[in-house]
Amino acid sequence: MDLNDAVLTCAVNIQWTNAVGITGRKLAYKTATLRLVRNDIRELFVEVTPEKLKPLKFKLKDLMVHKKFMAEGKATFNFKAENCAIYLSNAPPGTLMFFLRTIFIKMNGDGGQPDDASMQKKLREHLLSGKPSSFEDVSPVTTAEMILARKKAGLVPKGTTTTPSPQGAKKRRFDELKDQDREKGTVPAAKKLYQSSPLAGTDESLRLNEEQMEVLRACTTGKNVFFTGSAGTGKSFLLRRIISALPPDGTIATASTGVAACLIGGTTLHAFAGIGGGDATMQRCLELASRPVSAQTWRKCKRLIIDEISMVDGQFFEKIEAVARHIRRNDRPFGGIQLILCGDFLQLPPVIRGDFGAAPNATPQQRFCFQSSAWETCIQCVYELKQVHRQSDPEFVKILNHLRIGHVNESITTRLAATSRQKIEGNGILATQLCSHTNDANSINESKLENLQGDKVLFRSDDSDAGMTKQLDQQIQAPSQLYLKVNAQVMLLKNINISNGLVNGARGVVVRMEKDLPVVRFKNNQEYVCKHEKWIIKTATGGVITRRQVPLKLAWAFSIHKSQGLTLDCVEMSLSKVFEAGQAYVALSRAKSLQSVRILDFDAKQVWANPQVLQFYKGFRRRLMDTTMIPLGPKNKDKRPGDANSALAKIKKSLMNKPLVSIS
Ligand SMILES: Nc1ncnc2c1ncn2[C@@H]1O[C@H](COP(=O)(O)OP(=O)(O)OP(=O)(O)O)[C@@H](O)[C@H]1O
Ligand SMILES: [Mg+2]
Repeated sequence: MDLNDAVLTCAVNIQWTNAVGITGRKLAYKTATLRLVRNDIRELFVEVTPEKLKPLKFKLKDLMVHKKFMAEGKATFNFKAENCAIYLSNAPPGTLMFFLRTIFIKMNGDGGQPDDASMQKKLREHLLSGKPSSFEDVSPVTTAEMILARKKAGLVPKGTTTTPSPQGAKKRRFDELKDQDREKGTVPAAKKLYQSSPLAGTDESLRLNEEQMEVLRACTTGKNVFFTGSAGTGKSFLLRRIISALPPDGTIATASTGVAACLIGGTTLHAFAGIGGGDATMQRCLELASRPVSAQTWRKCKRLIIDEISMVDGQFFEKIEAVARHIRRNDRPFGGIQLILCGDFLQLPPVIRGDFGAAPNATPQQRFCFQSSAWETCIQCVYELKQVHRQSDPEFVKILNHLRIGHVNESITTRLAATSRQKIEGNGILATQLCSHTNDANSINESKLENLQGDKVLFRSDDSDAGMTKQLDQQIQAPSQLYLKVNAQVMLLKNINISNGLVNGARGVVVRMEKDLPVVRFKNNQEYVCKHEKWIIKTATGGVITRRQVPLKLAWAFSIHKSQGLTLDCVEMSLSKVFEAGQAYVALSRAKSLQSVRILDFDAKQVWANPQVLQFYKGFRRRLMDTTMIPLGPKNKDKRPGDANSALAKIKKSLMNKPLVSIS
């Protein structure tokens, strides 16, 4: 983990039983901190410190750990010798996983528990010294400890060199390995601790960089945070880490679109808010949100996370802020809920709806969240991530940074126009066409599938709640009914094996069916039999619904709106019909490199940034300089770059020259 792996804060219940299993003493703490410590003779202990109380210590011996519900922030430690059990709940899932992993490594890796003989010797020396017993935190996990622990769990091929302590190795044992999985003879628990994350799509082998860490720290200290950054700077990746570092009770992860919500394992903001589309009058919205289920959700919420904030309508944001204060009977901004918002306002804006129920003759206006008065009262800290991770080619990153602010010069035009001739297909995999309109994308996929020879095979999803299929279809990319044929162009929807390139977004082609499952060959020539995978989404009320389906989606074409947030392997686009500021930038920034993209008809006119957003980002930087908030209003009308607007040109220039910096 990126914070201290040997410390965990959560709810703790401790229970002792007598020899015949009758429950005796019980202790319950809403919040306690667990640390992993060693005594003078290097024995390992878990120290439990309840708030404002003295610590209790439990020796890590004859320990059994149940961690089946680790992803929900729960685990149990059974100390057999002491007839004692510690029940952990409401633990940040990521932190819990790393805490358990640290215990496992420390007990199995180099420098673990001493064996009997050496312990007796150390104990004797300690007693003779006459010093009082002292405890210290365990040292951070070392690579050697990790390799040894992995080896003992059978995860490292024999022959890998380490420098294990021979005595320690004899006795060290982690009974956690005996948990249910092992008893069933399936995957050993230790393997799970290493191989899978409780967090969908997260690759915990990747470490947060310093700028991401800073945001994580602010979020875990309860601040109201907005962080932004260009496409591919790891905003959603960081958000998943933030979610895993927060207690699950009261943490609601949402996004403005279903696809984006799925990427962070959350729900849509609209589903959570309980005020429909938010088009009704304020009074009606308050009534809608006061219905029992909705009101309870609002009352339970302590931390609200919103990804792709650029697509949240400003009026909607203002309404939910008022709803939160009203339902929670709390006058603080958002009724005292901690806000963690992330997105890039230079990507897609809120979708304009023609129907504004409250005011029949009103012209629909595109209002960003940052233009609402609620924004200014709520946001305490703003950050900008600057390191781009999706693309590694500096030339492409530079071009994208220019496009982001609607700046296109001759050399950019020449370079992008040149991609129209390049061959990006390979291995039978065709480029995915990014369309500006969803209907175009759907009809391309349908007709291409029809035109293929052979029979269609239907893969039906297995949903935990059949009544929720429609909602699952909106939120999860894997459809309830997936028709495939051999030679169908597909995209992988899960991270299967990151080192083999079988990652979310990888493009492939169905080469055959094997035992009723599609076999896909990917661009890197890897073949994979697509087994059913599971998606979990949270409902607005905190419940869980799941879908099992093969992790594929037809990929001849996608709409640009549906592609926001994704990383794509091999894309072709015609931008002649783009209709939104930032739309061309979103399309292009899905690609990992200039070599994997083809723009059929590039024209500088297709690229523009919303002047109001540019103004906002300028104020964002000025705020850093003045350390005061600059009020921003919807003063500028949307203008395309073709307009000779010198004020706008100046803003763009200043944004290009001085990248925004994080402030708190
Ligand atoms: N610290 C990191 N180290 C390595 N890779 C990273 C890191 N942070 C993010 N990435 C990778 O960068 C890619 C882009 O990340 P992500 O989708 O989170 O970006 P984003 O800022 O949300 O982009 P968008 O604005 O398009 O939604 C992902 O493949 C992710 O795994
Ligand atoms: Mg994202």
